[in-house]
Amino acid sequence: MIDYTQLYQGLQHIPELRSWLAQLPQQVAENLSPHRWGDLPDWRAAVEALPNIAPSSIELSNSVRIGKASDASPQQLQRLEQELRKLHPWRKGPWEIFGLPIDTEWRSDWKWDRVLPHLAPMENRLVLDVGCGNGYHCWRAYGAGARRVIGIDPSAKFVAQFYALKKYLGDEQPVDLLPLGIEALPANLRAFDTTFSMGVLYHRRSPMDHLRELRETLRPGGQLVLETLVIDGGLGDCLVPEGRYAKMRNVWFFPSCATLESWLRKCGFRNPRTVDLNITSLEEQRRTDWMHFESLADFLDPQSPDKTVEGHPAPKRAVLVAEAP
Ligand SMILES: Nc1ncnc2c1ncn2[C@@H]1O[C@H](C[S@+](CC[C@H]([NH3+])C(=O)[O-])CC(=O)[O-])[C@@H](O)[C@H]1O
Repeated sequence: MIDYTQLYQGLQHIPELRSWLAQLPQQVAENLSPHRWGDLPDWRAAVEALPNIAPSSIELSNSVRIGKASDASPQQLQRLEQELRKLHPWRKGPWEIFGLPIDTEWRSDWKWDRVLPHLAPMENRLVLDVGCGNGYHCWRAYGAGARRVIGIDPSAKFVAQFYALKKYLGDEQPVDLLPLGIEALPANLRAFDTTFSMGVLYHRRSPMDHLRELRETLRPGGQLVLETLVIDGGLGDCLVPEGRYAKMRNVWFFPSCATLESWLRKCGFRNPRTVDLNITSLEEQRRTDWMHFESLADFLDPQSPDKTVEGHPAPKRAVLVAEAP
């Protein structure tokens, strides 16, 4: 069930976030409405039809694993798989649930492994994950010790995937996904100890506004973790594709790392630094049994896989960290 009662209760105890409660239920209702998402009733029905199974264990530290096959009957396992498949496409993961592997399009665990060594210790932190997809990294942040994690993502299907899994990960856990874009956050919250923005910046038409909005989510000294597509080059270099990039619409700015660091400084962040650079491999992003649509192999030029089908440099992703003033 998609139920925010516990989150709203929890927010009462966070002074910086309490005032948000005045608008939040209304925002959630507007964004989780069947007028906006015609298939939402089907997704809700799938979540509600999931069998009740109590997991014997939960693993969140090295991977996300819920229980084991012997926790459930064969009929329950069949029902579980049938309902989860109704929430296709499964992009972020992987998940293992009662022995059933959900082999997602992305190895999001590999991204987490690249990011984790550069995070300020997660213990007891209040974490925001902007554009969190189905919330895979929210659970990993919680597994690393965060006290509460709030993910936001405007896609209602990802919200349904999140609450399908939360049913087994524990309804009482202080990890939630709100069906909101970053533009729905109140200005100047100054609340979070760590804010993630991973895979979002190149979708924003105004990157400076995005960076400023991210800064406003953080308490003074809080850490921004920014992951985005970059190009090779020096200060000032930036690709703005006129058409699509790797078949993606709605793409805007692909800066070099030096350019992005300077944007962060301009937006008031302290000590921005590039801590990881990675060319996305065909093993990290691929079509699977749980994601039947096109994936990276279809987005690259078959003659020269260092280029996208449009002739742009193939996806290279950087992780930058910086502190809020
Ligand atoms: N205005 C917006 N505000 C917030 N989120 C948005 C907005 N617009 C789109 N999104 C969401 O941003 C996510 C981008 S994916 C990154 C997922 C995860 N972070 C990852 O790092 O794997 C991209 C990728 O696959 O890398 C999608 O889930 C969108 O719905």
